[in-house]
Amino acid sequence: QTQIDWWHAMGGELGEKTEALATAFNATQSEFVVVPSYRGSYAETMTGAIAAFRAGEQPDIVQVFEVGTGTMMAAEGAIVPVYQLMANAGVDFDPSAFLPAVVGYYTDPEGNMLSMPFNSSTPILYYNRNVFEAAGLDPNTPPTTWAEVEAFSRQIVSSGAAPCGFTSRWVSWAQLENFSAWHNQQIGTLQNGFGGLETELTFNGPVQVRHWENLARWEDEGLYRYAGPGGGNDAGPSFYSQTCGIMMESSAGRAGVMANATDFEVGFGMLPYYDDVPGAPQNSIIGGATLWVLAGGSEEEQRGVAEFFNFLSSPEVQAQWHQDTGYLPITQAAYELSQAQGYYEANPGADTSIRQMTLNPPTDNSRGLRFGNYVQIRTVIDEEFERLLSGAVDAQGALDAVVERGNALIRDFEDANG
Ligand SMILES: O=P(O)(O)OC[C@H](O)CO
Repeated sequence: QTQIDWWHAMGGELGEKTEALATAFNATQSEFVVVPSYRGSYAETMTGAIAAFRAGEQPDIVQVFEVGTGTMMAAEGAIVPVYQLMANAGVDFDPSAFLPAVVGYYTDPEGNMLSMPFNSSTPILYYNRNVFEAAGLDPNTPPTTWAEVEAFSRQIVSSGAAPCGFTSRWVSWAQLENFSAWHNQQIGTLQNGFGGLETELTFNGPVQVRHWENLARWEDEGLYRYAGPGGGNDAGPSFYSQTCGIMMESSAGRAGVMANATDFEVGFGMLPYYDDVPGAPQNSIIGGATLWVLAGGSEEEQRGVAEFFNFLSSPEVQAQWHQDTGYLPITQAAYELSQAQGYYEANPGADTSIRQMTLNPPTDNSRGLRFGNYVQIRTVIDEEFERLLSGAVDAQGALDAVVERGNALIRDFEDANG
């Protein structure tokens, strides 16, 4: 048997579902055995795989979050583009089978798919219907605007229904990147970096500044609970324990919510917006991750990887994965199969992610983002957000610093790869 090593970043419930996919594939044939290995957070998994490549000990497949795409694309000798892998292995591969938002994110300017779409998500809003009821709010009505998030949170806290109004995972992803797209505000020049390496960040405009100013104020007033840097791992537990009545989190938070929010009813809504910003709400952008193939594997291994990818993108496997986790159904066929199976009727709110992501045709501001060194820039976003919360800097100062420090990292990347 040929062994295929797969490094992934899926912990908890998502980890269990991920490992089950490898087991299922292994049971379909006897030529290859996929060995999944959990390597920590997305950032840790990516950094670990790059270090392993330098030492000649890389896995065949590594799961990389969407913001690592710019860096992986530039690592030419280190990766095998998926379209090439599939062609070499003689496996049929049609990029147009994937949802347009997914294709657009992971193809090169010629339309070639570079990594294998696997787990795409978008952030949505979860709320505790019991807490809403206890606070005298309508449990059938999630907040739709930030003014409502503030008012509802105030009512949740002042009524004693819960000690905190809302929390959010991923400040970077949800409260800056998606926030910008959802309000049709630019993240960076050259179509948010899709147009070339010589791009610059611009997400320190008045709309983003206003939002960060509000977040700091709401945190001060006890309406908003900061959930920590990176993924913001405290958000889930704060929501499950009914400490916070509202949570903004990946659509794939669904798996954790279903498993852990067992004492109360959960409602779903779209991300809130400022209703006086023209163009809002626009559309949210995808996150999650794709599977990159690292160079150096034997021909046999690469054939096994191609077979495994083919298995992963089959309508049945994709539809099941989507329904089990909350990740988007990334192919048209998986979406249609889920519809035909009656999944959305049986699970109200489960289509929130899809409706939100496709609410309007994307603009240059809302297609996604692609910058070199963006994993490092995410750390800068967290650092500056924490400086804002500590009162060391105001919102304009924090976002100006993100842009200045981020642009320096983008210039370093351009110098090294341009
Ligand atoms: O939690 P995920 O897998 O939906 O990913 C969230 C962000 O996109 C990570 O960059």
